[in-house]
Amino acid sequence: MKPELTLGVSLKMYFGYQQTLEWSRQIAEIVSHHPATRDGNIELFVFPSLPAIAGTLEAFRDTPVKVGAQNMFWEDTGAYTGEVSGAMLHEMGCGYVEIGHAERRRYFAETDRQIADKTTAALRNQLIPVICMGEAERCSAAEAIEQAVEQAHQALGPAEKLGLTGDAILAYEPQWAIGAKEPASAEFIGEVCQGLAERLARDASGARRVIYGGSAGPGLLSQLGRRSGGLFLGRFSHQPAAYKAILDEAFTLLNASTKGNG
Ligand SMILES: O=C[C@H](O)COP(=O)(O)O
Repeated sequence: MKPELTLGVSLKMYFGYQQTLEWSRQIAEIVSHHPATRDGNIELFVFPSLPAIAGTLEAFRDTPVKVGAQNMFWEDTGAYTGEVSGAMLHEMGCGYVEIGHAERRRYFAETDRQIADKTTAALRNQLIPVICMGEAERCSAAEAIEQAVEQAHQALGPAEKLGLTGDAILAYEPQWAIGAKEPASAEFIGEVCQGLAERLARDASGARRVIYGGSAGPGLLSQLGRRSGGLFLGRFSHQPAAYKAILDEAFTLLNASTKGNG
């Protein structure tokens, strides 16, 4: 059964090693006692820096929080100095991996082809790819949907041709909203996330969870309601109290929809 709501966090390169472990322990404590996680219909994942993955896996053991990497290589083994394979991430216990973040495109010149190859490698290694996409400049919601649909097809197309149709999450992150003071408006996010999910459900990519990232923090989920599949959090999850506030909103949202369905 697919989760109803997804909350992911990328710590990017903000935290040190001990800081990452301390944050993870605090979040594990919050999550373990939070009613939002009781029924298992919320999906939670965290992407720390690579050297902290083992410790983060340990911190979240016995919690519903899954751990993954912020990047991976497209081959499974070989002479690729400095890279990490999906095979090793899977072997360690990772369940997810982030692919194609805008910062990787900008600073490391990642291309659509490389992102597609990484997506294929993630699926080949039983990892759920969290594929990042989004327009560089502000545009209309319709244009943003078109660009994101194209990026989704570019990323997932080669894997689908190989029959790798495993689970995948699309993180819609307009580049102009990443690292900004505030997220895109809830109206805009809602329109793009819904539009993207509907378009992908109609074509070969199948139904995909579409979550929003870009200066997301407390308050946004309540504004969005069910128009997005959840959030991909960055800076505004660094304070454990903020993470808890977002989980509180998730609980309210999940509860409201349960009542609505009942
Ligand atoms: O990976 C997360 C997104 O890029 C958002 O980061 P941010 O909320 O710090 O802008």
